[in-house]
Amino acid sequence: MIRGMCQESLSTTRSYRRTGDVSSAVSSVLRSPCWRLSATFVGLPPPPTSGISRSSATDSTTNYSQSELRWPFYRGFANKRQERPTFVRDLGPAVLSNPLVNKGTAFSRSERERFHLRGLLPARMATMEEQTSKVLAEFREGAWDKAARDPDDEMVSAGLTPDNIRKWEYITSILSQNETLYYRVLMDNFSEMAAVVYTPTVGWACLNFSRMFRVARGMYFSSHDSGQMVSLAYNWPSHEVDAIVVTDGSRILGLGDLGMNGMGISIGKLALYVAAAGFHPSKVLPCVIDVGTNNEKLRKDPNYLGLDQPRLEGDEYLKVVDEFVAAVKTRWPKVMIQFEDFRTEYAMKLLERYRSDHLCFNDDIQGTAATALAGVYAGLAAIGRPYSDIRRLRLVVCGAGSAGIGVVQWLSKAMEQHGATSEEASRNFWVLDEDGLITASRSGKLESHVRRFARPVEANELAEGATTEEVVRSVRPEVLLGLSGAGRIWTPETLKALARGTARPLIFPMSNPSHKSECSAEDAAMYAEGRGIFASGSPFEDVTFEGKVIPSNQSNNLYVFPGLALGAKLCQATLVTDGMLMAASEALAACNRPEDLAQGKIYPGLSNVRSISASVAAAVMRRAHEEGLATDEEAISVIEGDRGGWGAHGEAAAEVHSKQGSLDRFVTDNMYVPVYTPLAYVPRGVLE
Ligand SMILES: NC(=O)C1=CN([C@@H]2O[C@H](COP(=O)(O)OP(=O)(O)OC[C@H]3O[C@@H](n4cnc5c(N)ncnc54)[C@H](O)[C@@H]3O)[C@@H](O)[C@H]2O)C=CC1
Ligand SMILES: CC(=O)C(=O)O
Ligand SMILES: [Mg+2]
Repeated sequence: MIRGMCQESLSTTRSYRRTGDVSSAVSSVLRSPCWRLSATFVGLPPPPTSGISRSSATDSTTNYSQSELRWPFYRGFANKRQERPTFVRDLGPAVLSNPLVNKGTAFSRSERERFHLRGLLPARMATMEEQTSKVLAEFREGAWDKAARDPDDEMVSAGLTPDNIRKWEYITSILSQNETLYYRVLMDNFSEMAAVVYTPTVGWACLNFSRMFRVARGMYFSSHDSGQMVSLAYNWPSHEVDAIVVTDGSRILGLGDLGMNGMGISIGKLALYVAAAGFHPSKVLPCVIDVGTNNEKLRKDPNYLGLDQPRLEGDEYLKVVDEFVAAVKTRWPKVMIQFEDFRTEYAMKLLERYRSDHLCFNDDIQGTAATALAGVYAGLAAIGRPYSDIRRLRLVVCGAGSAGIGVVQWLSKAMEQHGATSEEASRNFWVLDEDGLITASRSGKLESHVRRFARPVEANELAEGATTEEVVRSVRPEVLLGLSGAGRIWTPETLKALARGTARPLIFPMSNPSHKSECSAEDAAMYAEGRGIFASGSPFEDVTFEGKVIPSNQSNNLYVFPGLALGAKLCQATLVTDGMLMAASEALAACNRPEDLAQGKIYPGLSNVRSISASVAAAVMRRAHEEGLATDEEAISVIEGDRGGWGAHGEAAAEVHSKQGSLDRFVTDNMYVPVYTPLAYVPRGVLE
């Protein structure tokens, strides 16, 4: 009989999952004797069957009434009152957002299970005492404020201002209260606010994520959830999720292994999906896969909310990621997955594992590569050379991780498109890692994707391990790229040598956040005598050199991933292909106006970021259709009927609108706009 009752309750829960009718499902579960039984099983007394006031459907918690205090079980145990379960009707996020019942990270295992909270909170369960001491630290000492001024803090000591941190904290509190308002402000002030919600400040937010944890956002999968990830995915309240950004926290920006704290980057990237590309905020889902961390400092931090274990490796690790992918694809079959900040060892492996079966891409490899290529094309245009000259460029690249090698592979692909053979293209690169120039004589195993770019061992070649300065002096490259995460490794001598070798060098210190950049904008301007074209991963102010303003461009994948994902979603592409990424690069490069290029501006200004994402999205859709990968009927008919073409970026909105083709209009019409929609029907003539 008991089994029958439990099954009835289970089938009601399943029906909720199908219909989304929470209230009837929950009240049915609560009516079920099974609920009371389960309360007993976990050592809690059963709620009384009478004397409970359930006042209204909107009242999600109900304390027991006075009459119930006379219930024999509790006679004489009034001080034990708190041990009885509070009656909660809600499930999932509704429980977390109800301040009367929310316990945040202190929900127990059985509570997480029963109230569908698994996956909605970090793995580690805090005690109330731990939460209390965190609150008191903030109350008494202003712990965050102190952290924002702490000279031992890696980013603060490198110049991140307390003001940026204050802004991050404030705007994040708006996000928890009113998403429409948050996105309105962010979208309308994107170029000012991107440095706060995204790099560099988001790096600080990740470093301090556990310490600052207040309101749960997104989904937390951990290796302790193995075997149950599909059911966890069903704890997310929305039946429609268009895009997921997921990290395993193993290489957050250039800050290394931040474990579960990496969730901050998934949240930051998806804020850009909404603000920069018009994804609906209810249809994006930030995720973290917590498989432990090798960051001992974090593991020793009592505030850290991730798993206290070393990272899983090898097959054990891959099994967890496989299960995550299968779980989210089961729940949302059409979802696009963006892999973010996975360390190089697994980033490439995972991309190869999923890219031909799933709609996904790796932002650090592919998004970054597409962005760098757009910058190189625009850089060529800025110095009056055709794109096809890319095949003749000499490039020195510091960093042979997934980002660096992703960029090198992509630029060499572009060279091949412009007529170079694969071998000729490879010979245009000098790639360095922390041990200096990589040559074929490198002892130890070189991954095959790196080996392709190792310099041959020949009489006229530089020696294995040559320094950046030696390579730059000898090679006289036109382009110097940094994806090392190593900070200011380009010395004044290196930059001077670069400027001696070429008239208008392209200087791209792409590492993030700001203090990991290979050089500053000031150094680039000063030592390259104002002749360089500068583009960094994190934003720098423009620099004035000898009376001339040198623009500080930002070469960051934020220019590509929102539009790429939007295009793929709108046409319901089945995969993300190289063709689609190449279309994204070309569309981004084409967003620049000739007059801006002439001033050395090689990435379009971010104030009109949505038009950039729309251009990228439209190009991606066209290419997806050409490749037979678009499946959305409406999008296909729009693509086929399109007469093409955005106006150049930066034109007045009305002018751009009049030049829009039907595809561009389709893209913009499908973007979410953060405005208040009426929530109540008010007949005409009635006061609102
Ligand atoms: N601007 C953008 O859009 C993006 C920037 N990045 C940045 O790229 C950086 C690297 O990312 P991953 O490749 O994933 O990291 P990774 O840690 O796998 O690779 C770093 C590489 O740099 C090398 N390296 C370290 N010190 C060096 C030195 N002094 N000289 C030359 N090479 C050195 C390492 O040996 C390694 O090959 C990070 O700072 C990240 O923030 C990553 C993705 C996008
Ligand atoms: C921008 C970015 O994705 C990174 O630095 O990892
Ligand atoms: Mg990244």
